Amino acid sequence: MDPFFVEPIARGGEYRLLTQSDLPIPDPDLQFKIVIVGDSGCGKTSLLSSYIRGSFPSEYEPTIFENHRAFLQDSSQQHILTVDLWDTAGQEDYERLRRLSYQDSNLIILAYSLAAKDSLLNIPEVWAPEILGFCVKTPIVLVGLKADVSKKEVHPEQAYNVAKSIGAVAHVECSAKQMYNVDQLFNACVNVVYNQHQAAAREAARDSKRFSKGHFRIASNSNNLATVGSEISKESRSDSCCTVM
Ligand SMILES: Nc1nc2c(ncn2[C@@H]2O[C@H](COP(=O)(O)OP(=O)(O)OP(=O)(O)O)[C@@H](O)[C@H]2O)c(=O)[nH]1
Repeated sequence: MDPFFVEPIARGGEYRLLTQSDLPIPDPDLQFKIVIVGDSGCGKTSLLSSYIRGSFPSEYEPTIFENHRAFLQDSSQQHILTVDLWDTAGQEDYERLRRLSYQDSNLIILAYSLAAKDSLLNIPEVWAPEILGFCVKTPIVLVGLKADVSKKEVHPEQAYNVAKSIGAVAHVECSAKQMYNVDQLFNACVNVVYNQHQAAAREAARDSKRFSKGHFRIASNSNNLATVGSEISKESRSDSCCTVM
């Protein structure tokens, strides 16, 4: 069983992390929010640190809440994406604070540790229900962290079954410590949000063409036209984002 699988929505280009010094102007409509959640100590902060800073933190400090903004250039060098990466606390004490992080997220990275079987069991037991309570349509990427450990407690097949059961669009095993599959994981995540954005833009263009030709989907009288238009823009937003009330 290959521990790395990606659905077609997670395939596409590769992205290069830009530093402030080589930063051209980002595309204003390509702004995304990715939130990482999972058991305390499974390695979420270390993963973000290896990706953004290229360094593995030497000490464990429980996260309360942290944000990182990354600017990414696609391989065709046509676009600069702004990606906000939200690190959350896995500890139960911070449950209420963590729940606020889900607002407007475009993708959730759901993490477990390959060195702790319980952290995988908690995916369908704890984390998927919590996420589904706030973000019904937000895509999920499952990631197995600490792939470098010699004594793994999770078999790839178990992780694959969990990924399928929660409808994850990809499953990737990574090691933040050895920088193994870290870029590949984020490429898959960014492909998901970028592909969804492009599909929503194409849909909006098709809708506006239909409107301009006088083909109305819900109503044809001018009184209802404003309602129809605003419903469409709401729909395309909710396709990939979640709202916390
Ligand atoms: N061997 C190994 N250890 C890791 C790896 N990533 C993280 N760790 C260790 O796991 C411990 C927890 O890492 P964190 O990244 O702080 O975990 P977290 O999920 O952010 O934890 P919370 O902030 O409590 O939610 C630390 O001691 C890290 O050094 C990895 O890729 N390999």
